[in-house]
Amino acid sequence: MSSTAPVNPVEIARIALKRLTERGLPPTPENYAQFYNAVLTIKAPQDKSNDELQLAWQVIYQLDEVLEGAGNSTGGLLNALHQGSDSMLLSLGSLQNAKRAHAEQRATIEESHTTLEGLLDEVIATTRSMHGTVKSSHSDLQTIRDSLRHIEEDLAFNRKALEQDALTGALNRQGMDHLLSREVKRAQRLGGRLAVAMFDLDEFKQINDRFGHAVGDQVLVHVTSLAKAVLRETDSLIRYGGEEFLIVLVDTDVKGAQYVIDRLRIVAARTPYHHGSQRIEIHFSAGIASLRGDENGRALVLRADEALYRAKHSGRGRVEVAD
Ligand SMILES: Nc1nc2c(ncn2[C@@H]2O[C@H](COP(=O)(O)OP(=O)(O)OP(=O)(O)O)[C@@H](O)[C@H]2O)c(=O)[nH]1
Repeated sequence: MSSTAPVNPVEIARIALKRLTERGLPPTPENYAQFYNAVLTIKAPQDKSNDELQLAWQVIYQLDEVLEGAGNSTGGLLNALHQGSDSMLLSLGSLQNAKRAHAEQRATIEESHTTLEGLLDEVIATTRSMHGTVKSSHSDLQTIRDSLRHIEEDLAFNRKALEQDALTGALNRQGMDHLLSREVKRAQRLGGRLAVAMFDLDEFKQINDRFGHAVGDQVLVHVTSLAKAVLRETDSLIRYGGEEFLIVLVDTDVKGAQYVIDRLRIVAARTPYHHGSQRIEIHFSAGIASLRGDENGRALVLRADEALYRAKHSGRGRVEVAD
């Protein structure tokens, strides 16, 4: 894996834009994201995790600051409203006394008038002060809401990066756990189908030995784009291990998973990786399993892994279905 690749986000963005321009593609958010990730994923994993840890800490510090601001602002608002309502209550009490004094003719018209005028001034002043506090708190809260929205975007970006394999951009094991727990729950709750297909490149070691590790890496990236090309948008690709991948197929049974694997085999046979003038053929073995009513994601993956093991040991280039 290349460790000389850029790690600075600005540098990555610059290269991604340059590549888009070179290919004559419009810089739409989708195109940009795809190229940004492509550049990002040629980083060495150790660089990536350090960078991402730093990013994650930055977001946590931002969140801390915004929460402190929100605490101060809402505290101030509550205080002001509390004081305002106490003062309003006092004015109301005085108003009632004045009304009673007037009704019982204990106060002259002039006295009642003066008292009422004073009380009105107090109520106006309190209302004005409360209005000022609410207005300034409103703008504080708006700023806080904007900051929270940015943090939310940063968190989504961070989580995506943390769940992605550095080399291929496919999901990593952490991403797999998250995805499977969600999809298994959904399938079991709605009575839907869920299938997984695990595939492992055959004789991959020979590719590394013959062409070098860097070319082996590029073959893995190539396989990832082939797999993504045959998947539906709702399906997911996970880099499970070195040259081992897992496909998670929602709303799909064993037959559907078999179809996907067959298509991948056809596409891979038609699209070998080219290293200079040399063709590197891609072959793989696969194991398929579909979700049982009572099992969790890990058990499902384990059954696919066992089926893959059987496919490997019964001659490679085959697909086996879990019992
Ligand atoms: N280039 C590269 N090679 C890797 C990576 N991860 C694992 N490998 C290599 O993948 C090879 C796997 O070798 P084996 O487990 O013997 O598998 P294989 O050669 O594909 O043989 P079978 O699976 O039995 O068909 C090893 O040479 C690992 O070094 C990676 O990220 N990049």
